[in-house]
Amino acid sequence: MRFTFTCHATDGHARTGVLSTPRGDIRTPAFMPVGTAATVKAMSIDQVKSTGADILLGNTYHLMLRPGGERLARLGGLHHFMGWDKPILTDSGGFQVWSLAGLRKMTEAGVEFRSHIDGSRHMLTPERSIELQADLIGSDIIMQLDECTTFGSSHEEALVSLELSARWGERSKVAFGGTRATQALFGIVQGSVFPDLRKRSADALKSIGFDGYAIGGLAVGEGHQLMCQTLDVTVPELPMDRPRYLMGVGKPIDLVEAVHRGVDMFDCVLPTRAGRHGQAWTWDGPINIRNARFAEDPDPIDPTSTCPASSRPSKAYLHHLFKAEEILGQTLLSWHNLGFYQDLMAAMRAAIAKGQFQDLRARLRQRWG
Ligand SMILES: Nc1nc2cc3nc(NCCc4ccc(C(=O)O)cc4)[nH]c3cc2c(=O)[nH]1
Repeated sequence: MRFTFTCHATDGHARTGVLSTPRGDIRTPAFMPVGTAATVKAMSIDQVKSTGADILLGNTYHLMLRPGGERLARLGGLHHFMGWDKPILTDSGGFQVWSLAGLRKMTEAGVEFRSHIDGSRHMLTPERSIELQADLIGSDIIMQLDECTTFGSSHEEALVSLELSARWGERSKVAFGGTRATQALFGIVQGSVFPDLRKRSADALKSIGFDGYAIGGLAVGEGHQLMCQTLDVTVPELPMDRPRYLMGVGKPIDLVEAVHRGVDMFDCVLPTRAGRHGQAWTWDGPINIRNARFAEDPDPIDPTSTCPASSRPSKAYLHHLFKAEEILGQTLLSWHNLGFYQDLMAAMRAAIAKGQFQDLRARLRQRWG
């Protein structure tokens, strides 16, 4: 059975549904925990599963450098390697090359770079990225290789960049081999913050034809308002019957505003990275557990939560763990935050199904201001 995306309900532009894949169903709107180096940092797979996540994100850039694509294939692929048997989406590597690698050389063919780990030289082309994702890592949802246009680019620079990404999208589709029975290929829309270029990029990708459409080039410093304005002009250009994935987003309020505009899928390192630094998200907004006010707080973060990390340890205990720099603190707050993100997605799915999304959105905007 191939991929099927079914919308069960809409509420304005917001929609809720299911992306069915051979490895399992993904309830949308969906949040994907980031498992960059074959692990969701500080979490066991069972803990990640317990939060309700239906799909994880992996990074081709990190995995190709360590343990290496061919080694990963010899070890049975990423699912077997990390013990996750549900769907995995992998980012194609271009964004991480720009944010992490040294000595990059970009040509029409692809991007040559030196590993941030050991300085070894690597070349990432659309064809190699597809081979890594589809054949060696074995991910279920594969991203085209693209260039993430930097925020602050001129209209002309953004046009040149989106046209490169469109050519790489075409090459990715050819390398992927049209359609595959058990894997999906997503295109990535660029165009920075220019409405005409976002439409141009979407049109180019629609004419190539993808199983889903990601919105790239955001969460790169443009800020919440400009992100929302860009979504306002980009989402309507995307096919209704295909999933829409906003890459790298975001804070809870970002998720609410993007779902309101019709986005179906998200990924962000924020809940796990902030968790490792003592920041816990709650329905009343974020708290930092290292603050002295929690030193003798006997209550858990959320006694009503189904997540053990949220309902069992007192804030005083979590405060202690961070003060003592105990590893368990990082695990418990990462676990809590991922549980909170999944609860937020579940609340949005339920609200859309009941036609009450705007009530939920208004309440959360008021609380999170
Ligand atoms: N292929 C591809 N991948 C992308 C990944 C992205 N990730 C982002 N933003 C991440 C923002 C981000 C970065 C760090 C932290 C933290 O440390 O907490 C949080 C959010 N924007 C992104 C844009 C693209 C893109 O166009 N193309």
